Amino acid sequence: MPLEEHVLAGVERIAVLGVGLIGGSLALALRRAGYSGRIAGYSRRTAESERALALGVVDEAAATPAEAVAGADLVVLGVPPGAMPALMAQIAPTCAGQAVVTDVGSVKAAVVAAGEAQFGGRFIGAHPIAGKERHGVAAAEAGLFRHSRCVITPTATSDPRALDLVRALWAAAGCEVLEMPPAVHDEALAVTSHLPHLLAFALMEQFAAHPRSKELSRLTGGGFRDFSRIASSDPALWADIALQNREALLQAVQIYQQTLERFAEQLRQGDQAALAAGFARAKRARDAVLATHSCSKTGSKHDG
Ligand SMILES: NC(=O)C1=CN([C@@H]2O[C@H](COP(=O)(O)OP(=O)(O)OC[C@H]3O[C@@H](n4cnc5c(N)ncnc54)[C@H](O)[C@@H]3O)[C@@H](O)[C@H]2O)C=CC1
Ligand SMILES: O=C(O)C(=O)Cc1ccc(O)cc1
Repeated sequence: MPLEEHVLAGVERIAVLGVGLIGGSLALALRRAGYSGRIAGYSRRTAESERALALGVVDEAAATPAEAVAGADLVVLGVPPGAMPALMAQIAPTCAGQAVVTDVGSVKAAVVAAGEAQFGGRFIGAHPIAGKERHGVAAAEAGLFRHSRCVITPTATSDPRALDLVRALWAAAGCEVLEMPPAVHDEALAVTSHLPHLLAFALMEQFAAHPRSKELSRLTGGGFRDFSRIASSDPALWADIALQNREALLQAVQIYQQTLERFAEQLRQGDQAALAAGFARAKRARDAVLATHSCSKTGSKHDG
């Protein structure tokens, strides 16, 4: 559908607060989709805001969050999940009464609760399941969300107009839009995203502590590279994500520990048949994931 006939056509000004990898990529994706309104950006550091302006990611670099949201029809929060509540409180007095507010955070329950407390049904949580291990506006790409999914997490409080707008926003960015309650999202993403990141960090912690880690670096292949890529992600952001989804992540870690212990016991016993059977179940599960959707997109495209 051409963007002028689209529900986004009524949106004259979008404010992106936190113009980093995801906020910046969304701004670029909207431009590429034909959005012709104004995009105002705010980033915590002035140099970052100016960079977003210089790169053409935003039309104006606001000096404060309040300046960015003044007159905005749609406000997108692109900061780490733990930073959202304070930012919401900061913009609430200047955010127009009809403005729709949304976010891109990797964890939803706490953010949605804070958003609804501040903006009522005008707040709709969203999470594009697409990204990469780099951060900052310089890494932003217009095509980052294409052929990806975005989960939006409406609740009984959600305003249908706000929901339509946020659906349209992510469809325009190139995503298939899925809907589920915030807690269901968090439980799922603990397994599909937060646990894998934790494991990659754990692997590299172990590697770094190895007495011959320098020498080992020369002995790594593609498997090591694939497994460890996401340990290059922003440590502060991931500590925040892990803590924001603490309960669900702890549950996933516990189950993983049981699986590891099972494999360890089979190793101790020298039980080749049991090990091969477990590995075969794992391989079938991964083959099935690859067959149902393009989960390898980030890994192959952005590796390196
Ligand atoms: N990195 C990824 O691949 C993905 C990240 N996300 C979510 O997107 C959000 C942003 O992540 P990225 O774009 O990767 O990070 P980024 O570091 O590229 O951008 C974050 C932005 O937030 C600002 N910021 C950081 N801490 C802040 C604070 N305490 N107060 C105010 N502003 C602050 C930064 O200045 C920057 O403008 C996070 O909520 C993350 O969970 C969602 C999908 C994928
Ligand atoms: O780099 C990768 O492969 C990712 O997994 C990116 C990513 C990071 C955080 C999210 O909430 C969603 C996607």
